[in-house]
Amino acid sequence: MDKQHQLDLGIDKIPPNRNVLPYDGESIYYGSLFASRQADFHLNYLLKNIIWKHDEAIMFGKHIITARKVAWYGDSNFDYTYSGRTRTALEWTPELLAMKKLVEERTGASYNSCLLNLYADGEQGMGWHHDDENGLGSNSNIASVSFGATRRFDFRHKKSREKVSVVLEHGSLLVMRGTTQACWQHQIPKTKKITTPRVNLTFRQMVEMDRTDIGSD
Ligand SMILES: O=C(O)CCC(=O)C(=O)O
Ligand SMILES: [Fe+2]
Repeated sequence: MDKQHQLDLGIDKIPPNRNVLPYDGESIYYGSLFASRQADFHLNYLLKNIIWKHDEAIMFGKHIITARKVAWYGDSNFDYTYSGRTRTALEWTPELLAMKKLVEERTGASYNSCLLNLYADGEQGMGWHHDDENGLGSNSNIASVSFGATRRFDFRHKKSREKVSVVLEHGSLLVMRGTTQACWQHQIPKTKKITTPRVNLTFRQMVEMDRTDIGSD
């Protein structure tokens, strides 16, 4: 990425293998996992072969359909409650399994599911949230792999409101662990400057749920 593009995104590039958070959590930016041609190959594979669907959610009592598309893959028979809806995972494709293995080798953690997001362009983003839905254990470890357009990823501390940002590059890995979800929120801000798609994979270790824990809708 050239200097002007970094400036457009509003932050300096974070050096790889560094904790992005100043306190109360560990979010390690590993930089590129893949050479750029390999990353291009993965982006095209994911755009063409993942079963992308608009996400449905209940927010403030209203049924909404998100602009971005999502998909959820995992070990079979997993149900996941997210934004008030229960979904069942699709079974891993060989390519996703290979990527999971690579990420596990790099992070030393293991994952049994992956939530994928497709942002068609900069007009699509994700608002402030933390990931500790039912089923995700406390002190969760989430490995986030990005392909396509470079986007800014912001953290905001829940109490101090301090903000820190990292630029997520094509083929890069960010791992959120420790007390990150408990103490910080994160978002992908919208921007009119980006006109190309980005795919993000978040590998997670879901805790097996008791069916009685699952909401009725
Ligand atoms: O697209 C991203 O990098 C963030 C995705 C995210 O926060 C989520 O799926 O919970
Ligand atoms: Fe998230």
